[in-house]
Amino acid sequence: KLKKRHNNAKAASLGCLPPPVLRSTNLIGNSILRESMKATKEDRGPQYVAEKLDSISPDCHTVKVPIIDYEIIVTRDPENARTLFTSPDFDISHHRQLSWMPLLGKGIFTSRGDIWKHSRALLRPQFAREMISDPQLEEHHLHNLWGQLTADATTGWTSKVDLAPLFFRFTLDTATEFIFGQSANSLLQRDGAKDLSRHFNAAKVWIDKRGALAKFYWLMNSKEFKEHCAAIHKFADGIVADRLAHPPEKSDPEKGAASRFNLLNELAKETQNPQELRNETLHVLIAGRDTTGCLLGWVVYFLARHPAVYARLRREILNQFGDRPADFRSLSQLSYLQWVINETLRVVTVIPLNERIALRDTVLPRGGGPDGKARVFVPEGTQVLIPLYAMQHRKDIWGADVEEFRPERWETYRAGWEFIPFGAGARKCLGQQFGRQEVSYVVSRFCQKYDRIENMEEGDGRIRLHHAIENRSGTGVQVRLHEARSATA
Ligand code: HEM
Repeated sequence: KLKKRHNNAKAASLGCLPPPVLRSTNLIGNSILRESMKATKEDRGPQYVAEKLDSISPDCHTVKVPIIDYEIIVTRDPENARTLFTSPDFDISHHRQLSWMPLLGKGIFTSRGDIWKHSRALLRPQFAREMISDPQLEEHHLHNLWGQLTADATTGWTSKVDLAPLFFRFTLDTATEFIFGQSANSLLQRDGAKDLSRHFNAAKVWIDKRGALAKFYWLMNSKEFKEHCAAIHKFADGIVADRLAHPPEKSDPEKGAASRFNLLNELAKETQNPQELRNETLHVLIAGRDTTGCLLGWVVYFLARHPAVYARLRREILNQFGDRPADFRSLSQLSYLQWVINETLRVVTVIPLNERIALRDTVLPRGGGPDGKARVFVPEGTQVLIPLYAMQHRKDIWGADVEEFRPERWETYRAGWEFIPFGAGARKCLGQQFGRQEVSYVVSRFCQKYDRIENMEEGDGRIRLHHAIENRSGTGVQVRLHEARSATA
């Protein structure tokens, strides 16, 4: 009670007004938490948050949500997002740290303050290098993927295929090669590699549930979760130990991978601590693999549903590159391809929810009072959720056609803080360029190889946003592909 009085007085002295409150309807005060978990289970978690805010008013963008004995703030206001990602008063919450810790240990994703700075300084230079731009790496694994898609010799059509799991295997293979210098080669279906994928998927389900329960994260612990984490650690520890025992200059030059850039080699020049090497490499693997695989899947998901978009994209790619593999720089300058990627990121939000916590008593610039224009007081320790999906589906910002997939909107749209799919500020995604390059390259190669992608999904056609930290398609990416024989060798 004393704390409440103190907060009210401080809020008033700072010119703050309270935002609307979204209250649970049951006695314990957890009905909203339960509803949101149910919506997540039904693959409509991000939409639920947008609908809940709309239920107060379409003009309401910031709310306070009491849950049992604590309160969070939820905001889809770009001005608040700017403050959350740039003010030193906010950083990632301990909920995120504690949820991830058993799998990842201390590293860039789970740390704050000086430990985070150290990790960021270690990793950041690696992502600035030209060396990460290696189409050879993509091409090799792309051929493994295509090896699974045989087309009928007379009709040119492949059979119906779900590309989603193939794309996740593809990005596991490219990411492990980029990070460790040796690929999991899961597309070649070695048993061990298949296991790694399985352990990752299962461990993330546990982490996600721990994150959703916030301060009650510890309820989600089990022998099974620990076993998945142990299997992943074993994989990374084996490679790290091998690398420390055989530094690159002493390794066999005949082994091609040893001479190519890989993150572990570079990090091992800075630190020989096996624990640190395991943690940082696993952090990058987790941050980069599923996000990119998921984005790739969604891009093809929309291309299959929008033949005119695919036809235009294909025309532009063939005009510029013919059937030659494109270079990354040219792809990043191909406007229509980048619009398609932006529009995909906008409509489905690969990372649908970000968060921060107030490190001290502070304020958000908007959301308070009857018109939502006043500042909002945020007491120290309050978690603030930023539902990117809800922000990217605001009609007042994006227009009446906000629900439509329309890459052409990017011709004139200049996005600001309402479009931050890779985060922003000091903790902005390190792999944005890498992820976009990988997706651009694979999509361009698909355009060269296939002249049609047909949507083969049955059912009601509803977009199902399946939450696995990132937002993957709950119905997969079910298509068939038609080979363009004349355009490709
Ligand atoms: C489509 C692909 C991707 C999306 C949508 C994405 C999204 C994000 C977002 C939203 C954040 C910020 C989290 C926060 O604000 O707390 C982030 C951070 C990060 N991302 Fe990505 N990412 C993608 C691909 C990648 C790739 C390919 C890599 C590495 C190879 C990567 C490495 C990282 C790292 C290391 C961080 C942590 C930065 C820090 O906390 O300082 N990401 N990413």
